[in-house]
Amino acid sequence: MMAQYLEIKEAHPGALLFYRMGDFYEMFFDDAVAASEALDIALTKRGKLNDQDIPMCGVPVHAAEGYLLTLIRKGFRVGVCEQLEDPAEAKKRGYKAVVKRDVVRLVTPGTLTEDSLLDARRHNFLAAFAEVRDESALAWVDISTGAFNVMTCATNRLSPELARLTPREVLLADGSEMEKVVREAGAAVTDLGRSAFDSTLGEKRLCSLYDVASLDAFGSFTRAQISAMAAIVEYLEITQKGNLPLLRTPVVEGETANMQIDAATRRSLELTHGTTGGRAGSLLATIDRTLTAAGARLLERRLSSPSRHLETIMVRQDAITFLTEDSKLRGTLRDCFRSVHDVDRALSRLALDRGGPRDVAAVRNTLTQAEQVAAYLNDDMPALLAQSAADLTGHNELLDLLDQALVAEPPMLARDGGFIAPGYDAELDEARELRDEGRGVIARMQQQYAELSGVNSLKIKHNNVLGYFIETPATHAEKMMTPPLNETFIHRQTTANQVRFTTVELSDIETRILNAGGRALEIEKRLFSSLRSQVIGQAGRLSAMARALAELDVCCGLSDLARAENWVRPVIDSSRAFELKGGRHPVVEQALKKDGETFVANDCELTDTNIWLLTGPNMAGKSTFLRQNALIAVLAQMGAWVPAQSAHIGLVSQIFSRVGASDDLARGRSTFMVEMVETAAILNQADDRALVILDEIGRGTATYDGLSIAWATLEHLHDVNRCRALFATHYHEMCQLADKLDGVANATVAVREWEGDVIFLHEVRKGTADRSYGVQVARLAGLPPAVVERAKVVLEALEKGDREGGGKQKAIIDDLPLFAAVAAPPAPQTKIEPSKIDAKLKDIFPDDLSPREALALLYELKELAR
Ligand SMILES: Nc1ncnc2c1ncn2[C@@H]1O[C@H](COP(=O)(O)OP(=O)(O)OP(=O)(O)O)[C@@H](O)[C@H]1O
Repeated sequence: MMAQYLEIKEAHPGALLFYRMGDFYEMFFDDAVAASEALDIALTKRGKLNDQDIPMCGVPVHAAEGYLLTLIRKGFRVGVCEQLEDPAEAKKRGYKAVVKRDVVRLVTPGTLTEDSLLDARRHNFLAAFAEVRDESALAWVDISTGAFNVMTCATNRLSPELARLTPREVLLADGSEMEKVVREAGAAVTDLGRSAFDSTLGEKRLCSLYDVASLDAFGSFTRAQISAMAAIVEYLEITQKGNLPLLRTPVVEGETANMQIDAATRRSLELTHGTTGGRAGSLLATIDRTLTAAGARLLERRLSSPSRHLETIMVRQDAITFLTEDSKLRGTLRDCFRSVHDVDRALSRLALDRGGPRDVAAVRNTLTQAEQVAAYLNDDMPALLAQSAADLTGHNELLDLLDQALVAEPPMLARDGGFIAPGYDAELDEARELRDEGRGVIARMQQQYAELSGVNSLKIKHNNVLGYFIETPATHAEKMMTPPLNETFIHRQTTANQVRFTTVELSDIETRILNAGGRALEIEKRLFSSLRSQVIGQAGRLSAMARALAELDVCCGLSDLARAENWVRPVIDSSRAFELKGGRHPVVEQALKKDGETFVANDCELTDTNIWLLTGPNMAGKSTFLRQNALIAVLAQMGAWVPAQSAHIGLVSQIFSRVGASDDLARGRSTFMVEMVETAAILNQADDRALVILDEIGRGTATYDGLSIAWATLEHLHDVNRCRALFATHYHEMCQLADKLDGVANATVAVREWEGDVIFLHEVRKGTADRSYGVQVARLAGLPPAVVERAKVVLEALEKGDREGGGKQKAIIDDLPLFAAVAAPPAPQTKIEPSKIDAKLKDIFPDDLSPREALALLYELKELAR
């Protein structure tokens, strides 16, 4: 057995081997050491090789999926080695013959198909990057749904495309220099021999896969694109051991089809992943009202790849508008979606021969829903809805067949039987009748035997060793084994408390029942295989149906959201407009709403001036404002409505965001270095249709260095990139640039001061901020009072030094009293001087509120706050 193990292991380098032994998958040698640590299971030993103990660990087959998932998540790949024959078969070849085994499948991060190992609402992409001479391409596939895409992708575009697609695994040709880029994108790297990427061989491989003479039928592909697609097919053949999944015909995605968003921007905007890496807190989580898994996946794709095609965007908008206006239709359709199954994944499992009757039932149930949905749609509706209706219908024949063939709730596995409906197959009905009749006969026999023996507690039971047997308590043993009863009852076994018998008659019946049951199961399995082929035969059209349902689900979800959250349809055109009235940050707004607070809406106008230079206190809402405008552009171009009173956006080609500081020590980059690398990327890449948001550039270094860098960056954006941009800064000196540069306007986020505290109004207005109120915010954050007081003194001195200039700053700072002298915190103010109150209240409240009313309001607010 060890010889067999070692041979199989050698044939699958780089994979842990799950070696099937009865009810366990065992691992040996280094695999056992690595797996026991990764899975936190006991490491034992089994036998010796060359006088050395063989380390071993194992997992039970019934729980293997969970362990597999842990191993895949930890970066392992696993070869699943099964027993290919019954041990009894092997024994026939001789006492020492080893059961035949081989790897039936290599499980890798990009090739999962099991529901339990996949997130239903996210795609699981396997990608391949190919370079042929001076061109390169990226292909990607989700084998759990069959979606297959390819695009030309320059090496410097690989990182942003991987950030968009987030594949779990990327195939590279041996020696490729892209390994680092792939690892940084968080995907597993798999090196394949260069022959897997050979485009000539690849073309043949693809033609034979799709059974066509030339790939021209699907579009025109470059050599690099063919090479990347072929590598994927080759890898699937290796990992699935020839059992290829259903792959839809490849779709070429244009390089300029989507808004370009790089990895850093995606992270900072938290489009599909929140700061913690999951969905929580992301824009996706906020807008996702889809009811089907396929709808959720489509929504994620849409949000990750906002379109740059006006027509595509408008078609989606039209459908959403229509559904927004017809809430009854929307509600009806959404009710149907609740019963829609994940047909794509069911089809894929069926094609890989990992599916069961429940997958066929998923197709049937979804077809039924699709018919219903189609009945509510018609040709007078917007194109996207009318087109969906066409894809949902025309499956009557298959639906009738499945309706007749399957019971309502079939079991997961064909081998469990009982899924074919009565009346569908005469032969099966007959076998079942015989089997069931046998069971009735057994019940009657039990009664007769009890009467015959006078043992009321006599039972006829069944187990795998004895088959059917008669059982009585041991106290009746003697009676049963003496005449006349021993003429009928033949003794089989005595246990501690029971005696077991059989009879000639019982053996006969048993054979009959077993034969009939076995035959019924065989017939069911045969029928399942025929149903499976018929379903797979229509996979293309079924995928189109699933796609149409997902599309409708996304449209209904976005309409529902638009209605509930008071969003509007943005006007999108090819102008350079960027005009938002009453824009809101969808994620922050929702979070505030949960706490019963209201989000303050703000306008943004970059049509006449290209750049807004935003100054304002800390915590005022600058970052929120910056982000909300970028998010609105993303939502608008994915075809959704947007959180604003009105929006007019000229197509945005790229979005860049440099918001918030993070270091990347693992890559040897300090916070400031990361900031500069990202700023460099923006200045080098942003075109005049880009939307750039930059938050506090330069804050990671000395004040004057930072100010100079921020200054020059803004000038570059204005003169060279000529893009639309929002630029937030605490360098108030930069506000002068608005006078010098035509395309720059100053804006600020308003706050009010109240007794030394700041009140955040979150209102963005034209103009400049006079100060940053950093010290007040620090106080709010709970800095020790001594530090706050000291900071105030230092700030005053610095400002005085600035004002008086001429090298006086140093002298002023030298004059500062020592920390200890000012550090004692002042006694807390218990009383406000009455004369000051009027003036302050006037400052905060509108003129038509009397001081008395205002004061009452304040007290009320204080109570509320308490
Ligand atoms: N328009 C708004 N309406 C209501 N609350 C808001 C609004 N904008 C921001 N806030 C709240 O204010 C908090 C601070 O906002 P934000 O981080 O955008 O401030 P900032 O000006 O960028 O601060 P800093 O300069 O310190 O980074 C947010 O967490 C949010 O809860």
